[in-house]
Amino acid sequence: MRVLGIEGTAWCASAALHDTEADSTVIESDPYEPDSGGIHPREAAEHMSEAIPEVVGTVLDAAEAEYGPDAIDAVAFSRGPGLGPCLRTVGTAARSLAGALDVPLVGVNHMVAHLEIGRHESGFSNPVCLNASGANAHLLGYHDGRYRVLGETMDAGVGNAIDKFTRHVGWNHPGGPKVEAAAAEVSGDGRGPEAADLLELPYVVKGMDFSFSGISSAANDAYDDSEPVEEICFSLQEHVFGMLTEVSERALSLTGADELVLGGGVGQNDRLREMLAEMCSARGAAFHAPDPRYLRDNAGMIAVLGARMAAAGDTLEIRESRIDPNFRPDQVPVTWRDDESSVARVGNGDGGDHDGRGAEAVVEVVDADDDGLVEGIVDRPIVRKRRIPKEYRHPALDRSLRRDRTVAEARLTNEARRAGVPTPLVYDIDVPEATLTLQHVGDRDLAAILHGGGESGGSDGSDEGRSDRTLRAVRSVGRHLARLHRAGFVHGDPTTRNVRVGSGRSGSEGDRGGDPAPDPTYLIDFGLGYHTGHVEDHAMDLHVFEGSVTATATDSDRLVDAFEDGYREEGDEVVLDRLREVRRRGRYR
Ligand SMILES: C[C@@H](O)[C@H](NC(=O)OP(=O)(O)OC[C@H]1O[C@@H](n2cnc3c(N)ncnc32)[C@H](O)[C@@H]1O)C(=O)O
Ligand SMILES: [Fe+2]
Repeated sequence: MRVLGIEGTAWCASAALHDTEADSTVIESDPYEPDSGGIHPREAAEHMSEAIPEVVGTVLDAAEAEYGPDAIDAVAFSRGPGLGPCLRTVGTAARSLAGALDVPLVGVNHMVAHLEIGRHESGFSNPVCLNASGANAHLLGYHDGRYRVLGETMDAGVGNAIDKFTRHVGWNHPGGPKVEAAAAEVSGDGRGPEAADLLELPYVVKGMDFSFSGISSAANDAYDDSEPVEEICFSLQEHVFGMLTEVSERALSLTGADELVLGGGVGQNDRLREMLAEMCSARGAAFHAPDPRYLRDNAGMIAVLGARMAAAGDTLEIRESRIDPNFRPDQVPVTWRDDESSVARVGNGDGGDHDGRGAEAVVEVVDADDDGLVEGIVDRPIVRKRRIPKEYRHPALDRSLRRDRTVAEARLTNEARRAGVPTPLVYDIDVPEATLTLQHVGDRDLAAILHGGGESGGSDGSDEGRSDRTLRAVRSVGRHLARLHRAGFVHGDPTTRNVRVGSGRSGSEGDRGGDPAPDPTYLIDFGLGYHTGHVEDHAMDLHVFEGSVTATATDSDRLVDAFEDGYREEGDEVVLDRLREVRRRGRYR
């Protein structure tokens, strides 16, 4: 099959021909380059109306010269997300071409195309995908017929966050390559990125979500304070890409996936690719970054996904082919994959058992008798948790993150217990080694139960009994978070991996906080927690938990309802209202 693809969501007018038999793709692009500053929507739209017919004409003429009048079997176009006026030009061109050639029309989601091109090139079956593009930044994984958003920016896209700084400095679009070149002047002197000085900038991750608004403003302020621009660029990259790499690792850990693909224009940055490659190799995961011509906006990725969709019969009638400037990747029914598969792996080793390697720490279960420290005081296994250095991160940033999180975890774990939330006891803290010695609680984590593995204990083995117990466990997590919030702090990373579940058998260890539920649930890993009274921060805690459930569990609606019911029992309804607002917020700006 030969598919003509058309792209033009914001700055790049592009057409491509993808031939599935030869697996070859020809791309013709004409970028819009503003004389100064960022993308001006009106100028971008004018560029599209001139450049789209030209690039399409070039590709079509070449195709017909080679294959004759029946060269094209389908026309695929970027339906969104993007700038409305640009998308309309693309949509009109695609509709009229499909009509004139009398071939099917395929409407492609630009963000799904950014990730599918990496999957296509790498041959990975079920990767986590990091989309690092101009107007977006998110982690996606396939589950139950859709690409689920595992984590995403809470405000600006990653490219836009960088471009906001370059506009302030007076550099024109695209800013990313200019920041990369300036940063290389600091790090590219043979000492490597690790050796250069780092300016302290905001580093904001919440579970697998993250925020860039603070860092763009802080970089602008540093420039106004006459800090050298090369140093700001270097520090901006270290922080922003460090955040993206950290959340990617957390997504691999949560799902148990061992493949990562990169997508989007910012993926052309060598430092980002280096960090992701290093992180993946340290955890034994495979990493693929597509060729740069497929990372930046291009019609090749639209044609490649368009061909898969066309082959699956996923085509559009003209009357239903509207563009959608806010088209989210998780709205797309995925028709071109076998939907049995999932990014969430069952029985992935560190799920059912506490022993193993999480996203940021190595956790070891030790027999208390073998440990000089607590011998004679506790007779149950204890947990030794060490936040290991991350080679991909700048050493100064790495040290402060490991230290701060270790201290926060010890403190908030105790505060949570005082607020009536079951947590492990903290036996010891070694700050220089970023190591905690903790009580061992529960026999598996909630993720393992939701993924379908590791359910054991209890007398009722029927499916109904199992799901009731799971719903009760999820509901109790809602109550726990409400108690934390009433006590004035957030967990910061309440994913299903950070909830331990006990067997409910008599004699099971731990403080049940007065909760008579048969399966006690414990919150662990408070390293990303902090004190806050803001409704928005409380709502984000709920959003993180729900994200980890919907991305990996089947029948997630019932679980989410149970969780919110639990929160309602002890928490503030205002937080639940804000949660709905957080969910609704569009990311394209
Ligand atoms: C909706 C669609 O219009 C949008 N596309 C988009 O923003 O273009 P894309 O090609 O995926 O990414 C462009 C961004 O990629 C950045 N960029 C390009 N080369 C870079 C580099 N070497 N380092 C860092 N950023 C880079 C640019 O500064 C710009 O912000 C999107 O995918 O979000
Ligand atoms: Fe893009």
